Amino acid sequence: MSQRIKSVAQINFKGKRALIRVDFNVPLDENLQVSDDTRISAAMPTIQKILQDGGSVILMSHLGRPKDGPTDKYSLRHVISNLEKLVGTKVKFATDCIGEDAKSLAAGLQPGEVLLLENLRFYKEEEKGDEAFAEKLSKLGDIYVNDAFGTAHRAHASTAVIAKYFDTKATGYLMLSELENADKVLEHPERPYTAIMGGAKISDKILIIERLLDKVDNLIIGGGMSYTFSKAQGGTIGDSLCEADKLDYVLELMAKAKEKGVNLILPLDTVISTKFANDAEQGLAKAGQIPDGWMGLDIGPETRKLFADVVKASKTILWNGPMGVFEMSSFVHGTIAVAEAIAEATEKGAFSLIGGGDSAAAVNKFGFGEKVSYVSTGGGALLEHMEGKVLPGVAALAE
Ligand SMILES: Nc1ncnc2c1ncn2[C@@H]1O[C@H](COP(=O)(O)OP(=O)(O)O)[C@@H](O)[C@H]1O
Ligand SMILES: O=C(OP(=O)(O)O)[C@H](O)COP(=O)(O)O
Repeated sequence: MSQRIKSVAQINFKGKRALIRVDFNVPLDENLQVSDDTRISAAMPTIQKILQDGGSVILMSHLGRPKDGPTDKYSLRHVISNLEKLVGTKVKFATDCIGEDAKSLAAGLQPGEVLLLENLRFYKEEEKGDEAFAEKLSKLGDIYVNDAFGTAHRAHASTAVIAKYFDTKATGYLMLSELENADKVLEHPERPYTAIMGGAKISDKILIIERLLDKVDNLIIGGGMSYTFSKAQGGTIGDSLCEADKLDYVLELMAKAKEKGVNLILPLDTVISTKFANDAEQGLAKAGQIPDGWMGLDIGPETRKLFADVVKASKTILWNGPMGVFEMSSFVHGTIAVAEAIAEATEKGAFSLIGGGDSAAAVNKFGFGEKVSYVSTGGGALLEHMEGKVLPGVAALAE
């Protein structure tokens, strides 16, 4: 990372109010309770450092994608109790992020206190990157910290615009650790380097796949996106996911992989079902031989072994996208097999980085969170960083 970007570690926050952009965009259940607080706990090192220095903390975030201004469903008050438990202190809450409530609570904040602002996206100015809105927000704190890695790919008011109104600005510990872990894979990966791509759509991941072809030794393709490869090679895929407009593209990709000496590894077999459901009739088919009326929803046992063997022999592993519809118990086995192989490789000394909302959820759900080297809190942000794009939320911190 650029030398010109400060980290919170280099700043003494004594007597200062730190305005921290965090990514508390966490999933809520039907009772509006936080169902996974990973992103909140990931912000704790930064918050604790500032409080321990004798500073105070003002937290700002978005939650979801509200379109019509303030809506209870998207209120950040739903995260207060989780936040209080994690910080170990009472948290003040401003019912607006730039209104009188926010201003007076921020002005009266004492060292050791924490204030949470209401959802930034209740103002359309946030996503528009509005300067006046950013300037109003900036008045709440003395020092700006960005620890919202998951939102660093958005050029919004609180991520990209606000920084210029501060003399002192810095990355938080989470942002730093995300960038450092991504760089281990990006900069000097130990070989063999294997990337495993899965999930639903190729079109979401074209840029990263292209870039990976210049970097990896092995590129494993599983999940819903693999059926487009089968079809492009003349196979039959029944009702499996397919991006018809990407058939030529995947053939080009296969040719490119060959040209660059990348081992492109595709499924050999697939678990099939008559419906997109857990309890429909199920079977197994060879890749590219899925009968009409059936769809592929997970990789099959031969593929699990093939993928696991490649992963276990790797020294650097990047994984994005589940191998099947892991949300349904009948189709979890491919994703679990890959997670297991990654855990085993990691235990033997490989470096493994897992990114993507669903991939991270799968790794945690199946109990592998502690057995891999790093699970990113970013989905789109990690992918964009790996694609080589400059993240606006990071670039804005340059002095
Ligand atoms: N064979 C398949 N058919 C349909 N959907 C699939 C298949 N394999 C994986 N998926 C779906 O892909 C989704 C995850 O894809 P994606 O959003 O790209 O992952 P991530 O969030 O990790 O980047 C999951 O909801 C999963 O059910
Ligand atoms: O959850 C997020 O991104 P992700 O779904 O890519 O992990 C971030 O909070 C960004 O949210 P956004 O995609 O609504 O801008």
